[in-house]
Amino acid sequence: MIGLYTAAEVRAAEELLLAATPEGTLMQRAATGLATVCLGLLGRVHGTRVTVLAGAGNNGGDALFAGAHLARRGARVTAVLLDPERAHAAGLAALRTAGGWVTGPDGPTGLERADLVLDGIVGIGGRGGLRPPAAAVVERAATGPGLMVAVDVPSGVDADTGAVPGAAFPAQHTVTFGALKTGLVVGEGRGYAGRVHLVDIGLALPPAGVHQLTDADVAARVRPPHPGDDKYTQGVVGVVAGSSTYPGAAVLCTGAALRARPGLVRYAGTAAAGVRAAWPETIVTDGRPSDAGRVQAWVVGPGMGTDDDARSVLAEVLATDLPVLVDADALTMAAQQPDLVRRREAPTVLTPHDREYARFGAEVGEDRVGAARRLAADLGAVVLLKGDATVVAAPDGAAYVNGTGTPWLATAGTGDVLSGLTGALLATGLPAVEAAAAGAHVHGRAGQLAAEEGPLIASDLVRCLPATLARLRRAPADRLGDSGV
Ligand SMILES: NC(=O)C1=CN([C@@H]2O[C@H](COP(=O)(O)OP(=O)(O)OC[C@H]3O[C@@H](n4cnc5c(N)ncnc54)[C@H](OP(=O)(O)O)[C@@H]3O)[C@@H](O)[C@H]2O)[C@@H](O)CC1
Ligand SMILES: [K+]
Repeated sequence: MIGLYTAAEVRAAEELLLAATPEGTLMQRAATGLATVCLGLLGRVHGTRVTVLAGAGNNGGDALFAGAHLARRGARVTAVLLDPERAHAAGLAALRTAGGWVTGPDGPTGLERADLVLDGIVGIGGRGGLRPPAAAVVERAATGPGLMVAVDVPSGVDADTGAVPGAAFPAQHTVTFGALKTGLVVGEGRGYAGRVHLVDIGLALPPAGVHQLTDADVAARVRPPHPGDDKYTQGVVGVVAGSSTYPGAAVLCTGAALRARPGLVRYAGTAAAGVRAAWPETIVTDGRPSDAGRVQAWVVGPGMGTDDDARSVLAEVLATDLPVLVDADALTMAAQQPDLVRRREAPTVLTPHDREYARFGAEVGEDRVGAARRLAADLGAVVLLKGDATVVAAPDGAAYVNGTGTPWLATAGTGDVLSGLTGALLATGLPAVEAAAAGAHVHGRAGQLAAEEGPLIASDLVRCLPATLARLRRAPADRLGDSGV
């Protein structure tokens, strides 16, 4: 698992290390790592044009020292000082000694011809949207030809939440130091960070409160059948979804459960005929969930409607002592009767998108991890908050940010696939928060695989699930999420 950290956690770890190392050591490690990544990205350094945007803090210091490294290797480096009086003195001296030029935001920045732009305006010390002079120079950099590389954090992105309250540096690569900051992989920040490179500066970090699963983590949680398994021991999932008029959600949800966990899937609901026709492997009843037979977890909600019958079916499922995944229409109904969820003792997983989340009484806002944690704590349930980077949080605050999302998943029916898939993992006995995080990861990888063939529809995801799981099991242990690290 990859740990994700806040600025305060990184600062606390830095302080310990700063006290134990000669002055400037950490910045030298950071700057050397940064320059090494830049050398790799540039390929050829001699004669390349580099513009360093340097703010007044240590982030600017990192960038200036890295600029000095590149200048010593023959790059033509221009440092643009946003606050010349307060620029990092040692970094500036190093750059000058290495032959770099220095100017202000209104001087000859070289941005219009740069091969590489290093963003050292602000790092974890940034607060709020970028101030006007910084915002203006970032805008010029973004319209220029240079490769956009952010130092530690893209300036203007909140390192903790990924919020982007104003202008921000749209990086193609972010070279981050010591630990991955949560804001690089969640919310809007994810889109500004580009590919993230982690440079080790020797920090000793405490256990993280937020994690990202790797392919290997997920493969270890989605076990293949053991030789002694039968159809019941692999986990039996029950699906309550769809309606006679709209069987599609039921067909997708059931199909995903079958493809994720081909032990046994039961279906209860009015789309029984459609499900039977699409998936003859399913044991189907058009009666109540209690008529379906024994299951180890329920998925309830996609396309089931919100009428009185649906309400009573939802109440029946939530009254069981089994894990339940609540999605779509069932979320709408649960938001009106949240005590049905609160008083459960067995695990519950809620899978809202932002509008469904708001039905529980508050908007998601810019801090998506915080929002998922709040609702999870309030309801005593695992919350899987869907998004570009889906967030999963447990009532105790444990949280995951998914790293495999793809914009191709923004199409009808993909949520039904996620709930069937995740419900199947829940039925295998995985802790609910892990089933949800693993479900989101597999869903994203299935989206990527399906999108290799062109624009995807939700049924493609179902079709791709077996190959996705097989690929996950073959993935090298260090293949990480697509936040790029
Ligand atoms: N600690 C260590 O040993 C190591 C730290 N390292 C590096 O240090 C970085 C943290 O450095 P830091 O603490 O100096 O803060 P930093 O991110 O440079 O920002 C402060 C400056 O930004 C300004 N500013 C703030 N908001 C702004 C805005 N919206 N728009 C515009 N400007 C804004 C603020 O201005 P002020 O408020 O003071 O006027 C001040 O000038 C960290 O990210 C990593 O890169 C590495 O070298 C490893 C070792
Ligand atoms: K930066």
